[in-house]
Amino acid sequence: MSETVDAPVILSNEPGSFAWGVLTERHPALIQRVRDAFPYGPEQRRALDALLKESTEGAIEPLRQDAPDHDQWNAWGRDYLGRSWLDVPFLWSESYFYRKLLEAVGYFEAGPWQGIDPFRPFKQAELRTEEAEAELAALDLLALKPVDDQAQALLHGSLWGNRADLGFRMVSGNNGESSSDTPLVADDSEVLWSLLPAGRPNTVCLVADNAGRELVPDLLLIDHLLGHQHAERVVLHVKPYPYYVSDATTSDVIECLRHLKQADGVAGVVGTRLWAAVGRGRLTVRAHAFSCAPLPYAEMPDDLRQEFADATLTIMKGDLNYRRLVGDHLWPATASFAKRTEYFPGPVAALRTLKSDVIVGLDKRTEELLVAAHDQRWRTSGTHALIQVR
Ligand SMILES: O=P(O)(O)OC[C@H]1O[C@](O)(CO)[C@@H](O)[C@@H]1O
Repeated sequence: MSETVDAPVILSNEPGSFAWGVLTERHPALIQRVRDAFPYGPEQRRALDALLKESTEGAIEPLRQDAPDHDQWNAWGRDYLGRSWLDVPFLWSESYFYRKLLEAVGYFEAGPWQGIDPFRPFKQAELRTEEAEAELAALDLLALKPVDDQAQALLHGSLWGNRADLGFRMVSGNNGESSSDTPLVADDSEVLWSLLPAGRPNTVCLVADNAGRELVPDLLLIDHLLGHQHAERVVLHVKPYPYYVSDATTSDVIECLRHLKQADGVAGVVGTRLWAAVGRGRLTVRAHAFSCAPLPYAEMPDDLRQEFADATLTIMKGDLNYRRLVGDHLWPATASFAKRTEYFPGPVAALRTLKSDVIVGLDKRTEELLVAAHDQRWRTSGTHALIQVR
């Protein structure tokens, strides 16, 4: 098969597949968890039960007629509404599930539950674990190391922070602990640093993924980029509304900044510095609607394309961004990352732990070793990670 010709789109209708497990096991478990985390009234509880039934046994139904994005989702779902959730592209169904979950809990509806993030309790708990505290305390020692070592440690902190993903951990039994001693399956970190020479007026777009234990190390990396003149300006892209369980929103950024600012030692200094950087416009938070679209980045709107084109480097964090960056298809693992991302309007880096079937850019030998050692589990277990740059 030629690498770019017709690699199958990932669906969820193959029992035992990763995507099938997400729809049939993770989503029901998530509905239950959200139901237990809030004192929802009968209306929300009924809606959550209905979503459970619809997404496991029924056909895909449109959003409520009065939903602000009803028409938008109807257009995106033109070919999918009325079909089984399992038979439509996995990227679309997973994204729509999160949108429908917000509908069930009244997130967009005028009323008492409007704007209440159903994932907030889980995100908050993340920030206050012993491991999270230890990670912050470790900054005091890191500050004594040579600057290059700091840079590489912070890059890896941000990369492995992606493992701390609540949706992923809920069913996989993965405890989110770092596997940072596992070699990366692809490591273009040298290229990444070469694209950000110090002292130039570089703009970095960092497209965030999860809040809490991923966003904190992302912010630490941003502070390093700003402080050591690798970037004059950083634009932090977050989701405009709660998504994929723990994805970061503007509220989560504020919460993490506050958390850092209140910490002892170097972490507190970094928090104060970042807070000031926001005030001076060196760090900007952006919540573009496309960030929650069920579409690959190849279909991004013109304004976003222009932003990425203007950036010196765009850093895409996490598994979902990776799927959207290279396309949610079963590519051969050796398909070219450069080719898959050639549409992207500027230099782009992916920092991702492997949590779904999509992967490109490996050399043959690496793939063979991974398959020999782990069968196909390396693709989805979150134990492996990559840094790829084009
Ligand atoms: O938080 P991340 O790294 O984007 O991971 C999201 C991944 O988790 C899953 O939602 C599974 O829980 C995948 O389908 C998805 O790609």
